[in-house]
Formats: sequence, structure tokens, C-alpha cells
Amino acid sequence: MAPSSTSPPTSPPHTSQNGENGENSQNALWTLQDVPGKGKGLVVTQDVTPGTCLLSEAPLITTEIITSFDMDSTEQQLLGALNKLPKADQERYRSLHNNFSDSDPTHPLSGIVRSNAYPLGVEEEVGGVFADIARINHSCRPNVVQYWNPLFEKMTIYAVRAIPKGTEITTSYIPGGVSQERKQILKDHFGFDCTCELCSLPEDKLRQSDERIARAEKLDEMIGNSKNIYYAPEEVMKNARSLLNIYEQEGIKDGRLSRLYFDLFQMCNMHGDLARARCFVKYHCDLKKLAEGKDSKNVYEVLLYVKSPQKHGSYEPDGKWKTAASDVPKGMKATEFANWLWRGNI
Ligand SMILES: C[S@@+](CC[C@H](N)C(=O)[O-])C[C@H]1O[C@@H](n2cnc3c(N)ncnc32)[C@H](O)[C@@H]1O
Repeated sequence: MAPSSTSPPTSPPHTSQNGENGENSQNALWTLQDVPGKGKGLVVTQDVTPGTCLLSEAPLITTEIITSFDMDSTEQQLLGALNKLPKADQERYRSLHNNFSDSDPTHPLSGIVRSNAYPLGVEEEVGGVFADIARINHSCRPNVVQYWNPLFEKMTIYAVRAIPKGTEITTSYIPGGVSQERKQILKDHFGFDCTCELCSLPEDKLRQSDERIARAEKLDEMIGNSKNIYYAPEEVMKNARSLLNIYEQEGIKDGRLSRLYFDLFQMCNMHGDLARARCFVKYHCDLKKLAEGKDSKNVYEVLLYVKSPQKHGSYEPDGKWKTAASDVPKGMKATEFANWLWRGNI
């Protein structure tokens, strides 16, 4: 369980936003509260189901304005950008947490960027500071996923697991890894010692989790290797099933899971198996919808392949696993279907 707080809320409850057009619903979904050992955090005020949009927010400031590596100039550029904002937004920015206020007291605005900015897209250099999203603490087993929606120029936060009332909303600031690596990155880049539910497990449980994650990384590497996909697809299928089991055990619901399904989609397509390709791309698409909303650019892009997997560049019509997209079996029991889907590797 993510930590929850019994402290009184420090702001009134906030409403959900549907992520499609930013309209507010009437539901108060979260409040800003003190969270023991982590400063402030966002805590849900009601049970939240997976796929709920908890926040959809435009940045107060983006780091596009930063053109210098010199800290004094960076601070000046941030000050210039901040002064252009309405007074209330300036105050919201200045009130955000700065983890570097002791080590670098002369650059407070830069310290706020370093402590709170999110990249605006995958492998994107430009970051953004968001007034509410900045209050979400990190967990190595998070319950939400953040996604920069370039179509609306907003960061969205969707629940990817059920979040019981009173539980803190947590996201991951990093891509994953075993506990020692995670701790090191969080310390080096964000300046804090992680106290999340995963890092706080008893030693033996943490060791077991680390072993699973290390094995998952090896499997992921094997599956991502194009030679294996081409020459050893049966082996890849078996390893993918094992990887899926680890993700289930570890509660991993982020991009690693949706990428696994996309890899399988491409592999089945490459071997002419349109029926399984269609199933795997559908699972990928469903996960993207859950984590990014149905108005995500990534969802629009893959919907075409759910309908017509052969339109993807990976399709090889004379592959050795040849099936038609309409060959997906109907009316099977779940175990029978899984046995078909995984080619017996269940
Ligand atoms: C982006 S801010 C999150 C909101 C912040 N707690 C606040 O009061 O505004 C990141 C900071 O929160 C704290 N924090 C976030 N996740 C944490 C975790 N898992 N363990 C310990 N501290 C955490 C650290 O001080 C970190 O530098």
C-alpha cells in the first residue's frame, strides 16, 4: 500500500478532468495533504478505478527558455519567464518543493525545476513544471502513469491500478531497475532517499523482487533482439510469457508492459500470424488507453493496426506462422484461448 496521511487536507478537494476536452466532472478526486516523510502529496478522496483521469494540466513554465548551462544565467532566464506569469501562478511556482535549497541556496528557481520538472515526451530534452502534478510523490511501484499529450499540450495522470480512498497518488520518476540502481538514480538526480512501498519491503522480499526485476531485464533484452525475433520466435514467445508473469507478480503496469505487447505484435506480424498480431496489438492499445486516455496520440496511431494489422511495416505475408486476422478463435474458455495465443507456452 502506498502511504496515506491522516493529516487534514491543506487544500479543498479537486475535480477530475476527462482529458479529452478538459471539462471538469463533479467528482472531487484528490486533495493536497502532508504525507509523512515526503513533504506534501496528493491523496485520493474516493476509491479510484484503473483508467480514471486524475489530472490534466498545462505547465506553468517549460525549460525551452533555458539556453545556458551557466547557473546564474539559467536563474535569470527562469526569473524572466516567471515574471510574465500571473501573480497567482508565480506564487504557486515559488511554493513548490526545492530539494536543493540547502546545497544551492542562490538558485532557488532552478532548484524548483530540478526537483519538479517532467520531460514533455519520451526522450524529450524539454521539461515542464506543473503546479499540481509537481506534488505527486515517487513510487517504484506507482499507481498512476504520466503522459504528455502533444495534441492538447497537457500532461495527463491516469490511474493504472485501483487506488483505494485515502491512498496517496504515486508515479515513477524513473524507468525502473533493481532497488540499488533505483535508489542511486533518485539520489543523484532528484536528491532524495526513496521510502516508497517497494523500497521499504523487508530485506528478503526486496531481494526476491530484485531477482525478478533482474530476470525481467534479461528477458526483455532477449525479446527485443531482432535476430531472436526472426530466427527464434518460439523461444521469444516462451520468454515473453515468463516476462508477463514477472510483470504481474511485480505489479508492473507501465510502458514496459505495453511495449512487450507491441514487440509480440510485430513478431507475429513478421511471421505472417495476423490473428495473434491482432490480439497483441489490441492489448497494447487497451493499455495505452488506460494509461493515456482514448485521446492519446499513441492510441490514434495503433488503432489502425487493431483493425488491419497487415498495414504495419512488420507484416510478412509468407511467414511460417501464417493466419488470417479473422482466425482469432471464438467461444473458447480462457485457459484454452491463452494456450492458443501463447502457442502452448502457458
Ligand atoms: C516533485 S516533489 C513531490 C512533492 C513534494 N513532496 C512536495 O512537498 O511538494 C519531489 C520531492 O518529494 C519528496 N519525495 C517524493 N517521492 C519520495 C519518495 N518515494 N520517498 C521520499 N521522498 C519523496 C522528495 O523530497 C522529492 O525531492
